[in-house]
Amino acid sequence: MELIGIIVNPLSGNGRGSHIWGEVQAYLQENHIAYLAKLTTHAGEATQLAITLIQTHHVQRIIIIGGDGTVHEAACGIWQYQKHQNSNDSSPDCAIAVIPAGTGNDFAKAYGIPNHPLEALHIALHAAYTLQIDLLQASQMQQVAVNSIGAGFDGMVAKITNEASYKKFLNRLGLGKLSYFISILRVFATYQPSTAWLEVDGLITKLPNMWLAAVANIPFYGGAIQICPVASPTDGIADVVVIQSKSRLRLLPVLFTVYQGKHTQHPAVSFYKGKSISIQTEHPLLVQADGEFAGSTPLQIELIPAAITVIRAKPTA
Ligand SMILES: Nc1ncnc2c1ncn2[C@@H]1O[C@H](COP(=O)(O)OP(=O)(O)OP(=O)(O)O)[C@@H](O)[C@H]1O
Repeated sequence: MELIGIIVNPLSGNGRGSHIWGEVQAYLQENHIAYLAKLTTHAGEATQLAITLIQTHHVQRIIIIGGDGTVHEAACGIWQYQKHQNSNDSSPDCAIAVIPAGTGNDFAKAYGIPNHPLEALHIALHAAYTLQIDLLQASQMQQVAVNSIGAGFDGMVAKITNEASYKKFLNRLGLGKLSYFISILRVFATYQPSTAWLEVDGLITKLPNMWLAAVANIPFYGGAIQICPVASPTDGIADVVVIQSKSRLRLLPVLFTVYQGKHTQHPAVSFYKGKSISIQTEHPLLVQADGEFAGSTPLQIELIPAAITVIRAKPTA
C-alpha cells in the first residue's frame, strides 16, 4: 500500500490548518489509508520535512495542508531532493497536492482545487490529473517559487500583510483574502515608484517610475488578483508584468480592474515573456516569493521547465 506523506501547517489561515487536519485525519483513519503526517513547528520547516518524507520514507506524493507559503517551502524541498538525486535512480518524482488552508490559496486556485477540505483530499488521493509545472528559481535565495516572484509594491504588500493583525482577525471570519486588499490600499496610499532595469533573455529595458515588476508562473497572486491572466505554469516560459506610473491617481483604474484581470490594456501596464529575468533597481526594493517576504532586489530569476509534478483537479473544458 502506498504511504502518503502529509505536511500540515497548523497555524495556516489562523488555525484553519489545524482544524482541517482533524477532519482529514479522521477520514484517512476511517478509510484505512496509510499516511505519515508531519506538522510544522516553525517557519521554514516544510522544506526539510518534504525532503525527509521522500528520502527516508520514500513517499511519492505529499499533500500540503496549508497556504501558499507552506506549498512554497515543500516545493523547494521536492525540487532540491530531485536536483541532487542520483541520475541512476529511476524512482518516480514525488507529486505535490494541496488542501487549501491559508489566506490567499492562489496555488490551489490555479489548479482548480476546491476550498472544501474533503473534496480537495479526494483529488489528492485519486491523483487522476497531474501536471509537470515550471518553477521560478531566484538565484540569490536558493529557493524556487511555484506562483510568482515580485519586487516593489507587491513585496511591500506581502510584508505588511504577513505582519498585520487584521490578517488574523479576517482569517477568523473566513475573509482572509480581504487582508491583501486592505494592505494594497495601505501601500497604494504611500508607495514611491523608482527607476528599475529589467533584463529579459538579454534584452534590457529601463523602467522609470516603476511600481512593481512581477514574474508570474500562474495568473494569480495576493489572494486571487489576476495580475497576469495569460501566465501558464506549463508553457516553459515566465511572464513578467510591469506597472509604471508617475501619478498615483492614474493607477486607480488598475487597482479596481486587476482582480478580474481587466487591467491588461491600461497604458501603465506592460508584459514581457522570457526564461532568464533580472531586475535591478536604483535602491533595494522588497521582494515577495509566493506571497512570503523574500529579501530585496537585485533579483535574478531563471525558469526551470517541467520541474515538479502537481496533482490538479479535473480540467474544465
Ligand atoms: N508552526 C509554525 N509556526 C510559525 N510559522 C509557521 C509554522 N509553520 C509554517 N509557518 C510559516 O507560516 C508562513 C505562512 O504559512 P502559510 O502560507 O501556510 O499560511 P498563510 O499565511 O495563512 O496563508 P497564505 O500564504 O495563503 O497567505 C510560512 O512562511 C511558513 O514558513
